[in-house]
Amino acid sequence: MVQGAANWNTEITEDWLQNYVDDWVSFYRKQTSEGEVASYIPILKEANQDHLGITILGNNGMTINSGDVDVPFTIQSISKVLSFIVGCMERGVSYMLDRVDVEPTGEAFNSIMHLEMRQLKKPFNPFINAGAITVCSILDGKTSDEKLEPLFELLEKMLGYRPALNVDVYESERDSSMRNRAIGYYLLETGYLESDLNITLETYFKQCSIEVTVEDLAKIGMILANDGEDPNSRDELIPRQVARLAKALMLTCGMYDASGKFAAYVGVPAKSGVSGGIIAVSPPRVREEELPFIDGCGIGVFGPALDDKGNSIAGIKLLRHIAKQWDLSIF
Ligand SMILES: NC(=O)CC[C@H](N)C(=O)O
Repeated sequence: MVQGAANWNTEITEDWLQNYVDDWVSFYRKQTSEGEVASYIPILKEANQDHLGITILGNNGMTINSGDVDVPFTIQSISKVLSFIVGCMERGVSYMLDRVDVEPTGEAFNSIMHLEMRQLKKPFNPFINAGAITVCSILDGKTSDEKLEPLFELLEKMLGYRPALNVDVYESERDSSMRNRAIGYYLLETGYLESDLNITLETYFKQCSIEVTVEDLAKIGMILANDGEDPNSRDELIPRQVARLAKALMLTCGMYDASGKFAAYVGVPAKSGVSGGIIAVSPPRVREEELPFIDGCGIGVFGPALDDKGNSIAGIKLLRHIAKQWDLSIF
């Protein structure tokens, strides 16, 4: 049975927490066999089903790295949080929210059905593909590279380096993603795209193909936990209002049509991607007793074996366990 931590009255040290997390990662790694790696983007099939890794970065400087933390992977849908943030920073929040709503869909991330059935021209939220493609069309710039430059600049400020594009993943998705093209054409017809369709889709496929590690996700998570401020430099990298809006959307729409369950059982804003990444945000908590990461932390998880909703099967279970043991829920 997985080892649990009943109370946290002893002094909380990094080594002590590290032992627990190592134990939990090796326990939940076994559950990767119950999921499947994504295959609809052909190159993603090459991922190793058994991988599971996590980085937790605390506001107080405490860092836990466990499992397969050195394996790079493409950011996929987690990029939707960043492009939405950049769009809000370029155009303002109300401009963006006039064009994408903030409602969960209860449908799969790449669903096209609800766009037509509910006769809404505006996509439900920026984290489903329809919303994310709309956001890409709104980003400033004439080419996909121009559109993505501010996103790369933001990433560089957050991570301390400029991440690379995985060209093989980009080409694999570009050449296979008929569903996203269909969504794009539907949006074009409704008049919601503000740029050329091909440039918009190129921007979307490229943003999904940015390569990151769990540590990168944890850093982004930590900045969001601080409402957009880098806790080390104290620089405001994302305006507070935008960071908070992004977190509200992560909580309600970040885990596709499993967002309700994730909010109920884990209870923190999070966003997943189909390559198996999850970013989770634990804001500072106010409690009587001392708890691990009480000052807030960012968490990055990677586990490419997915459940039937397209979320990392072992990653979700690991996060659920940690949130319960450390009382991370914001509710
Ligand atoms: N859920 C995801 O991560 C989806 C992203 C992927 N690039 C797609 O559009 O299908």
